[in-house]
Amino acid sequence: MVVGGEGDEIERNFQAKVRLEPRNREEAAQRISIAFRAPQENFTIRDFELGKVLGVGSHSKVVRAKKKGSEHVYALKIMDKDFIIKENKVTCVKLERIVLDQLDHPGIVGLYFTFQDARCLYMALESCEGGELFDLISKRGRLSEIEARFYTAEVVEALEYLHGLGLIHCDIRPENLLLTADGHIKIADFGCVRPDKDSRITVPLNLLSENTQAFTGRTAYAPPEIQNSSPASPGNDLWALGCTLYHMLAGASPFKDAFELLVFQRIISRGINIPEYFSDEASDLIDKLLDIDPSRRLGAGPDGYLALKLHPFFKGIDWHNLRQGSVRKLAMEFIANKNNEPYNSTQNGSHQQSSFDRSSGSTSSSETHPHLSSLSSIDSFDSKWRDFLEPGESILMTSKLKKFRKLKSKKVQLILTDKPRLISVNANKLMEKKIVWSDNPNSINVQVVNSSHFKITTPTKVMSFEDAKQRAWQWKKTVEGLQKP
Ligand SMILES: Nc1ncnc2c1ncn2[C@@H]1O[C@H](COP(=O)(O)OP(=O)(O)OP(=O)(O)O)[C@@H](O)[C@H]1O
Repeated sequence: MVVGGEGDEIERNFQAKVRLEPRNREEAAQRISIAFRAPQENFTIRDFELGKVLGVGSHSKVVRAKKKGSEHVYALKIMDKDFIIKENKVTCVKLERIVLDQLDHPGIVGLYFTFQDARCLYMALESCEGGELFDLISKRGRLSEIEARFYTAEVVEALEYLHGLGLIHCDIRPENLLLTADGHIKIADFGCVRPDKDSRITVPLNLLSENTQAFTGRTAYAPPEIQNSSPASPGNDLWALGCTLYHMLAGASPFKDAFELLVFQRIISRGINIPEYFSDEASDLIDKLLDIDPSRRLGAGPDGYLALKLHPFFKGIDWHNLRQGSVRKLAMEFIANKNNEPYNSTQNGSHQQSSFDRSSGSTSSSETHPHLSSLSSIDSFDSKWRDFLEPGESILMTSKLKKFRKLKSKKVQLILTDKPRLISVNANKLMEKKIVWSDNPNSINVQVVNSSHFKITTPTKVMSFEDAKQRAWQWKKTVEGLQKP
């Protein structure tokens, strides 16, 4: 844990920003009614044995963590306070905490408790051991219609619950749909959530007024109405559900183009290609979910979710026993493969613990970039890439990317470390190429073409990458964050 000087300052700064101070009587009255179910504990990170990194978001790292002295395993979402303040994410973090605390549905990731130290906020979430639906689709190319039907039905059921409470998720996409160990889907990442005006969920009024923006999810899943800044509505999630179903069946989102602006133009003009192998039922459901008019999307009309659940695509789905039903065999195989990766070995655990020590005491190079240091210190990324690191070096960010050269592309693993070093590893041959680092943005810089595409320019070459997880801006920010002013 960070103590003294810098740590105290971060803490004070954060407390000032996160205080849920009532601004008037109405807010004060409402505040009294917000008593957290998931308690704020006095734990420290040392109370946990840390396992593998389950995922990395734009402002968090999620790590498998076992509470010492118990058998309880959590997905610990770790957020660097300073980074959250800098990135203006305080409202998102507070909303996610407050909203998740009030939800209770098997299709939604549960929150057990939270705690904090001088540098980080921690949310102990129900651990979804099967990983992202996105990775399952990527690994398999695309899903069968039987699988897509099952997963879509589970998302429909969870959305019905959310919309019934007057909540709009606003970021439904395959990266935020997680698989449990037994292959069921849970919706995660409530950082973009919007309560509608009649919501039964209690949210402090000051948070709502700070959070006036409509849909804020990723462009590829954004509904056309966001161009009119329409307030969030259940139709937003139903549009994203249509895109997600398409993604499962085709292996890619329906609206793809080289530039964000062009993606959005496609969305507005509804420029979708439905592959021939989609069944009539799937094509029809996608068509009805991707209606330009949000109120006409299936599920948003007067018959609500009944109309959606009765669509012929869902023929054979037993809505009452969905979560008791058997899980697709291939998904189970995928999960079994994932679980073969070492994610809780003693070596891993002790290594990470000492990494935390390092981030709090010594002067590793990431210490000069405090917003990155505490997150980077958890470096149990896929052990395969550790072979490319020098002793004591930690991975700050890594993605599986397509690297373009002329008209060809190849798969590479791009790794950014806290040295800092940028390494591109040929994913098939496992051969590395170093990209010469410079603290001078004129010598090395990242240009974002759109959320999926970015270029790294060095004095001798320009390298073009595609990140299917749309982390182009994250790459740019992380590289720039490491370049000394
Ligand atoms: N409960 C969980 N169990 C397993 N993995 C999880 C869990 N929650 C999150 N993850 C993994 O961590 C990743 C990041 O989490 P999350 O999306 O909540 O972070 P974030 O910082 O809010 O990101 P962003 O808004 O950029 O998506 C997820 O995409 C997923 O891979």
